[in-house]
Amino acid sequence: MGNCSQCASKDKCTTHDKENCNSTNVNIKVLPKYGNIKNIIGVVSGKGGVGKSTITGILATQLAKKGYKVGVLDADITGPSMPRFFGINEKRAKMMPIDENNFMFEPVETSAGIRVISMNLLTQVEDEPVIWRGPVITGVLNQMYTDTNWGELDYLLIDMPPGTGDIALTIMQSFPIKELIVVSTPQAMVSMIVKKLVTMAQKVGVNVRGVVENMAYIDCDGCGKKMKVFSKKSSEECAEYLGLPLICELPINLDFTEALEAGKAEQYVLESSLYELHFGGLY
Ligand SMILES: Nc1ncnc2c1ncn2[C@@H]1O[C@H](COP(=O)(O)OP(=O)(O)OP(=O)(O)O)[C@@H](O)[C@H]1O
Repeated sequence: MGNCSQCASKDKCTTHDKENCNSTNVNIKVLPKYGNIKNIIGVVSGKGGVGKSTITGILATQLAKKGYKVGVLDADITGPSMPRFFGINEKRAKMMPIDENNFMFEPVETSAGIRVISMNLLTQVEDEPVIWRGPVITGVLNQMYTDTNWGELDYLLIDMPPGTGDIALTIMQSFPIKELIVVSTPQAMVSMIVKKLVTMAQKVGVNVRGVVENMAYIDCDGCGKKMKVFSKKSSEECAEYLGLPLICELPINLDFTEALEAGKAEQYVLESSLYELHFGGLY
């Protein structure tokens, strides 16, 4: 018999399931209760501020543009930013009663039909802080994953918080992740920290697709030349150090930043050929 009190699937299991379960086995994968998800992709880094949320939003929008049914789980419980990307930060996810004791989260749908759940869609106001210790945060994340009405999804993208702590470990060990997309910037110090995450994924047996080197350069307005920003290291060198295929390198794009600040990042990505070029063939 497993350790049911710790298991996110405990309410779904029959007595027979419970008697035959060994939930201390880290390979047991938890499935959402409401809906059916074909592929779960984690967007990770290890380092903060390199563009995980940005790449999650871009990838989700590209997939929706191709006609896939897409969801986004904002797993950054204490620093959620996905609602801003999709311009839905003024909206709130609803809690729908199922019976006297249970409810499910109804995610907020974006203009492109992406179903998003985030701590910032559950708090009363966007800038209300979450002041919880690790185990509570992990429990809430599990609930946001299992108790959301995802419906039928081709892809669920998970925007992971930085670091190799509790949340990253829970997601890698308990969720049926198809693969991880690693986000980094071409800087030796960033690559060193990102490598810890890559090694962690390899240790727990999660497949890593490759690395997106974000903010790798800026296009010169005058001559159109690619100008390096943070270091002279190439994206290829950084990917080689991480031991990962280079998915693409992305420029610092001030038009994107402007669109994001206006709550129109999704629209910008839908209309942009840049992101289609880089991510269109990934799935
Ligand atoms: N390619 C880009 N061009 C312009 N701005 C970018 C680009 N990528 C990311 N940014 C900006 O950099 C900031 C940090 O990006 P983002 O929030 O995606 O990083 P993160 O890794 O998710 O951060 P955190 O670790 O806090 O979750 C944001 O303001 C975002 O708009």
